[in-house]
Amino acid sequence: MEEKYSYEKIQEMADNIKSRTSQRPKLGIICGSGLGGLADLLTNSEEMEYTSIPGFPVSTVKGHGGKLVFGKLEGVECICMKGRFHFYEGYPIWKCAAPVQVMKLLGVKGLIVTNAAGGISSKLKLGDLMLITDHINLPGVTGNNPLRGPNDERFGPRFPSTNAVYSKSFQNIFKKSAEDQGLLPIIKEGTYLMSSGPTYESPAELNWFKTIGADAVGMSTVPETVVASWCGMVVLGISLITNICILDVESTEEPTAEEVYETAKMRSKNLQNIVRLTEKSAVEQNVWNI
Ligand SMILES: O=P(O)(O)O[C@@H]1C[C@H](O)[C@@H](CO)O1
Ligand SMILES: Nc1nc2[nH]cnc2c(=O)[nH]1
Repeated sequence: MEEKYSYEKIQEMADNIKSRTSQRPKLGIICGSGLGGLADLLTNSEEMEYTSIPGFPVSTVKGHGGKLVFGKLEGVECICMKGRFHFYEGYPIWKCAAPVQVMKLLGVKGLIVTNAAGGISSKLKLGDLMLITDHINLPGVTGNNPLRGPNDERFGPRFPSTNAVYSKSFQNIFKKSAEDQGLLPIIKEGTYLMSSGPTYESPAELNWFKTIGADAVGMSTVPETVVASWCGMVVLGISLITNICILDVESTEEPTAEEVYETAKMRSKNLQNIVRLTEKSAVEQNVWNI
């Protein structure tokens, strides 16, 4: 079994990055499938390929680039992950979230995590943006938690709570920003369930997820959020509903990756505009105490 990165290993990656850019990001953005356009929000941008950072994992999925983008958004220095790491690619779950620890050592205080997800709840429509208010860490509760293994208190406590990992103030700002853009009708709220993937879920699995309170299902986000919260970051989680889950076993329809990317493409600009406004207000309201 691959050994978890030590504090020193994470520090090495952060030091490598710091030696190559003068930017000192305060906000992190993780781009979900097909949502790499969020990186275009950054001005004065500088890019760093994952492969150029010793020890950093490398993305293998379509719709995910493989670089860090540094730049300014509404006057604040940001780091954007264009391409994330999924458990189904074969990484240990802690490794999927290790870049968040690197962000922490770079000085990041707030994190916007996005993903493409399937809508389970009937209140969700194709193309909706669901603010994640809570999550079900299915791999975590069944033994695969990103914090399993030695704990380094310099990052966070051994037994962190996960009661309020998604910031209410950040969510309210996002809602207000969407309203200002006339996009409030597509903003929903709900619980995101992480399933391992890479298979999309069977109807029986989806019906089970529904009974345990999941509104949307995806294959990411939870490891990064758990680690960000453990590290003391303020988190905003957003799921773009790229497909409506099929709960009826008699149905002849099925989810496809193409549908996921098409919907992501359709909403990408809307999400960018809301994130820009959100960032502006978050800075004005000092949501992350910077
Ligand atoms: O990185 P996210 O969670 O947006 O990607 C989701 C999960 C799979 O990579 C892909 C499935 O369509 O979208
Ligand atoms: N697990 C899962 N991930 C997704 N990502 C986008 N859509 C889906 C989905 O329906 N299920």
